[in-house]
Amino acid sequence: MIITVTMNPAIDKTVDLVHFEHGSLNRLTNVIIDAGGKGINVSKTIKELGGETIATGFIGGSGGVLIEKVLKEQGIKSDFVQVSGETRTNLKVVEQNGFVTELNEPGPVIKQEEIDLLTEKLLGYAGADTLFVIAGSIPNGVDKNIYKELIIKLKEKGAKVFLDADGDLFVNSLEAKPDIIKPNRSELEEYFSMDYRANEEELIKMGNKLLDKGIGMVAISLGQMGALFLSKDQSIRCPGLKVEAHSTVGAGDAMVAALSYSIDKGYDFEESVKLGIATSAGAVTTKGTKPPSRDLVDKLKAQVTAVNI
Ligand SMILES: Nc1ncnc2c1ncn2[C@@H]1O[C@H](COP(=O)(O)OP(=O)(O)O)[C@@H](O)[C@H]1O
Ligand SMILES: O=P(O)(O)OC[C@H]1O[C@](O)(COP(=O)(O)O)[C@@H](O)[C@@H]1O
Repeated sequence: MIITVTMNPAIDKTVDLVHFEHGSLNRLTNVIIDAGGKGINVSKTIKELGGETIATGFIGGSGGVLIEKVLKEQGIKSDFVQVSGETRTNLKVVEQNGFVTELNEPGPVIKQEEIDLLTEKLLGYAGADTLFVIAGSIPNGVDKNIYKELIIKLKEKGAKVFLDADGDLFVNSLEAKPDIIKPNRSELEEYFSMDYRANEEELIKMGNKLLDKGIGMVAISLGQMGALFLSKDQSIRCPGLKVEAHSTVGAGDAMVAALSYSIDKGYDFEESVKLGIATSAGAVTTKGTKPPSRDLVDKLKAQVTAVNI
């Protein structure tokens, strides 16, 4: 069973305009609203791939009501802790030239009793056949060690954990040895304090250092360049697929979803990474954070090249 954990969900508001004029009046040409936040996007994509998840985390206010409604309509199970604050709205500004500017709100203040309720809920699901996807930022008032503490507790119960986080959350959580992580290029460069663009050899070296820390698989996503997938037994480079991009927002979540789905299904390493590349490339072709259709993913998967490195 896959349980996604989104501590800071969001209504994703994707707006299109011709060109963003800083400090001026900007007229929008289109607006799309999605139920979002990293774990929620993972749940939406797994559903589209044909899998099952339970989406969990904190939700509150009218944004929370909308997210629960959308998930229900899409046939996605959810089990959120209702909080007294308001779920945030994140603005994604998409320009005609393909540039995307993201304005993500911090999220509501979460009380200690709400954190305790979520922890209890998650531990209730944890077992040898459970994969937890813990993804995204944390709202105000939540300690930056929360993911680390949670991962330790979930792993004690035999569960596997896929972590997708950045900054201090990422750094702290590594101490708990999550089973899989998906840093993108800049997250990895930041972690290793590199002040220039790392080449492939350096990225692989950095990834291998993370494997040495006890992490089972490191997927390094490189935007349109594709991704590197490293494990102790096998490492693969997949160039990115050429697709018509509408919004890159949610591409990382789509990769996390495909890898989680593959692990749950017991696919081998090569099959898993090919699905990861195809699903994330497919996500780029959709507007807002809509997942790609399974049909499109299957077509794209046939185009993926996987090179052992
Ligand atoms: N423009 C693009 N064309 C094709 N595939 C893309 C493009 N942007 C992203 N992807 C796919 O999505 C994956 C995740 O994107 P990336 O931007 O690295 O993640 P994140 O959103 O987490 O920063 C990439 O590894 C790649 O497979
Ligand atoms: O929790 P964070 O880091 O603010 O990120 C939340 C945002 O990330 C997204 O999940 C998209 O993430 P990716 O582009 O990395 O896949 C949006 O839906 C959401 O608004």
